[in-house]
Amino acid sequence: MQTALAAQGCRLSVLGRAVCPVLARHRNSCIGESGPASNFQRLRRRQAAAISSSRPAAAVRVMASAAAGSKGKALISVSDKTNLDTLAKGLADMGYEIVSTGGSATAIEKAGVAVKRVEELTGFPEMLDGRVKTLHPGVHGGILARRDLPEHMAAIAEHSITPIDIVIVNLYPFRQTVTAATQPSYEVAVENIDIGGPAMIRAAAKNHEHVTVVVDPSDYAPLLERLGGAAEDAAALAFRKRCAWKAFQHCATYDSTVAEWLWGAVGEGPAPEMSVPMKLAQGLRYGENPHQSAAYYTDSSLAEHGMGGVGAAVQHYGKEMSYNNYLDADAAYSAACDFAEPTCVIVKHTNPCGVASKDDLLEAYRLAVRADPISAFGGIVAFNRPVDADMAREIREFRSPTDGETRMFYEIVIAPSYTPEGLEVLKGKSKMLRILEAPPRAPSGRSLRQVASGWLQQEADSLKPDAIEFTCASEKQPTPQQLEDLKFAWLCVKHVKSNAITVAKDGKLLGMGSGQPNRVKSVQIALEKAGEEVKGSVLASDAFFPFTWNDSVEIACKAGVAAIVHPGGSVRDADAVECCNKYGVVLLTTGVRHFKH
Ligand SMILES: NC(=O)c1ncn([C@@H]2O[C@H](COP(=O)(O)O)[C@@H](O)[C@H]2O)c1NC=O
Repeated sequence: MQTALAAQGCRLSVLGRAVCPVLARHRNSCIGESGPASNFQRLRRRQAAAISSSRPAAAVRVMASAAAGSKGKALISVSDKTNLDTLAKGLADMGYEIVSTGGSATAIEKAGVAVKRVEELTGFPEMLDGRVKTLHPGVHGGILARRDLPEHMAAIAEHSITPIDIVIVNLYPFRQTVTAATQPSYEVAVENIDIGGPAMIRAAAKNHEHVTVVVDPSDYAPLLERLGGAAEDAAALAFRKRCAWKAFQHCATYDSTVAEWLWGAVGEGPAPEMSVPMKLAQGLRYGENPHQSAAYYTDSSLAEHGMGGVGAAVQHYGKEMSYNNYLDADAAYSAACDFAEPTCVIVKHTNPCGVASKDDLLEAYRLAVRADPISAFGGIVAFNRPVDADMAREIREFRSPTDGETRMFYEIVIAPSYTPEGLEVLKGKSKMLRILEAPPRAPSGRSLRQVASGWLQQEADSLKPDAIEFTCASEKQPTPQQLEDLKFAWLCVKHVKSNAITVAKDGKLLGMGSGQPNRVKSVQIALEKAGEEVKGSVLASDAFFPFTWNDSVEIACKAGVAAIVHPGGSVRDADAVECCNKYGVVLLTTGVRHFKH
């Protein structure tokens, strides 16, 4: 190595490192002959002098003079330059010396604040296209040295390294890069993996006893306030500890994003290990019941992958969302977004009790409420089209079809948008009504559910009737209208808890049976809800019928159902066909099951 370098005209420096004239020229051209370049050269001379001296005291003097007159040193290296000017001014006004990397230093200079380039600490230019800027003992020694250990302080002093008291870093925007509409190449994504930033964040977080680390521009104001407050006390240490916690979490989220992207690029099947980046959106008053504490977290990977839905909703009005509100609103909006036609879905306890699809959204709403007004009272109303003033007035004034007098009460209305007038009218309904605006929920995506000691992961059930083959198993063929109704009932049943049965007609849910541990009970409940309207209706079952005679299929046929759809696949499928033929009922199979547990 030495010989090869010598052949290129290199010599060994006093620090024992090879100094190449080519590199030296490069440094000068990068940094310039004056200003930072001469500082850089002076520093190297001081470092050399300190190291060649056998007396540590000399080095201590060098270190002290580097920090003379300053309250301490702050290192700033940020990709997101939001409020950087305010931060830098604030720190400088308090007497902190600021050291910074390329783009951050330029921005700070532009704000009229004195700043040193990090090269002055490292004695090296930024290199390898920015892959190496701060990865150097001049930086990491300054961050990691324990101020309470004289041997640590002597060790850094010996190498002319000065302590760094504040580290302000935020990382290359990896997630934004890989989720951008214009997909970056693999190489561009890799270059956006930050290495030096996390190294500094982790170092500063580890040494929180002495160093403050800030990774989020929203923490600049609290930082300046803290620094302007009392000198070292318990509150100051608590602040640094909290910053350290946030810093480690920031790195963990960052790394999980990189790992997930990399698995997506090279892995097959379920990732052998994964972490979910969750961000606290709000603490909730309580969970499913008042004695259970609860909180709501957003999953940044889902939100930024454009999953939309409740997690990405804006609340325009009403009381704070509760735990159950989130669950029910998600069920209602996920169902509504599954329909192509203008649709209203009303949900109670995560099950749709009213669904209607019509060209006119107003009519869809009226029909959805009428499907089961008793259950709709206190429910969640979801639309897959914008809510205008007429719709808002209808929601506000609608009387319960049960007694014709009581105004309907709802917990939540959720829609993709509202006209300004629609929103104002709806706000007049009740202070209790939560009004949510949410981007449509994407039909696919990852779903995670917790079980004791583990998590279940699956792909969301994104199959819609258009992608399913409906095969007629009976002698009687469906009319075009019946086929439409069967597809509608099929889409409804997908959103009902198993064992799920839906009865529908003319784009309107007439009855549903949900969550029963046996299918025949769900059939009976759905038929009972449909009442007289069952004659000529259609029935959908989320899974095959295990029994027919005196059971699900025959009961439905006898009640007057005109057409039935189920996945098929039972050993007794032939019974269902025979029964439908006997009663002159249409029977379709799909080969697709829609269990929902
Ligand atoms: N390579 C390094 O030594 C290094 N040190 C700091 N960074 C990152 O560089 C960014 C700031 O760069 P600039 O100040 O040039 O805009 C920050 O996001 C910081 O996390 C680095 N970049 C990547 O690893």
